Amino acid sequence: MLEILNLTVVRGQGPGQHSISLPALSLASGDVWAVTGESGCGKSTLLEAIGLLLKPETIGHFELGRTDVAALIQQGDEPALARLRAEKLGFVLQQGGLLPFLSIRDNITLPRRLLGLPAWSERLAHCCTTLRLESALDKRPAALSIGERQRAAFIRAIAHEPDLLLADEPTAALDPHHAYTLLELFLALVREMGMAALIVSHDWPLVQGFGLPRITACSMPGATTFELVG
Ligand SMILES: Nc1ncnc2c1ncn2[C@@H]1O[C@H](COP(=O)(O)OP(=O)(O)OP(=O)(O)O)[C@@H](O)[C@H]1O
Repeated sequence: MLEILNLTVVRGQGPGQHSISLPALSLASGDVWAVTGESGCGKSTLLEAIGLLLKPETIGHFELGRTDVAALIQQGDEPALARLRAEKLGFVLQQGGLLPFLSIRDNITLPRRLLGLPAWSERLAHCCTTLRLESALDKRPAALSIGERQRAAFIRAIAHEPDLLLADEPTAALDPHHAYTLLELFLALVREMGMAALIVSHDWPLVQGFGLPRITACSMPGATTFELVG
């Protein structure tokens, strides 16, 4: 589903420049990897580059589904990249990123409506039941607990049934018990829906508790290489 070779991203300029590289990554349906490393090493940057939000400096091979993403990047085909991002990728942001003026129902159906899909689906109803969110659907984000908001942000990210879920610290604001419960539910749904996922986490005991394989940072001043630790 996802094949990447020799991805390099450069952040900043001059002496503050930081280069981030990923020599190889191959994900199949149902694969979930944790991305770990010290603060500032480039985890979010890596996710942004894989999420087609940031143009890589170099790319050897980048295939998502059957699409040659590297060719689209080299051609600068922004409309095709935007379509791919909307259809094939789902994002869970650190702060949730729910729109405050929409109800939770409208927030989570937004990606489907933007793609011209029916707003509601049986799968979406099942996700809301699994993540115990039915009673929150008609509320605005401000009326929810942080945990409820994070669950809603997760459902919004998978509402359009993307191939690849990219989650940046999805449990950061939760206590260990709620973080564990939420990640357990995330993993069950990701695998049930046949997606692949990359989850950035600082929480090593949590990652270890689920036995997730890791993409981990090997850092030197100004340069990080991400390595796969099965
Ligand atoms: N928009 C930007 N412009 C220039 N440099 C940036 C930008 N965003 C991040 N950086 C730099 O890129 C490097 C990697 O940052 P990034 O946010 O990817 O790290 P991280 O591992 O996700 O950090 P954290 O765990 O603290 O969130 C850092 O040196 C950071 O200062």
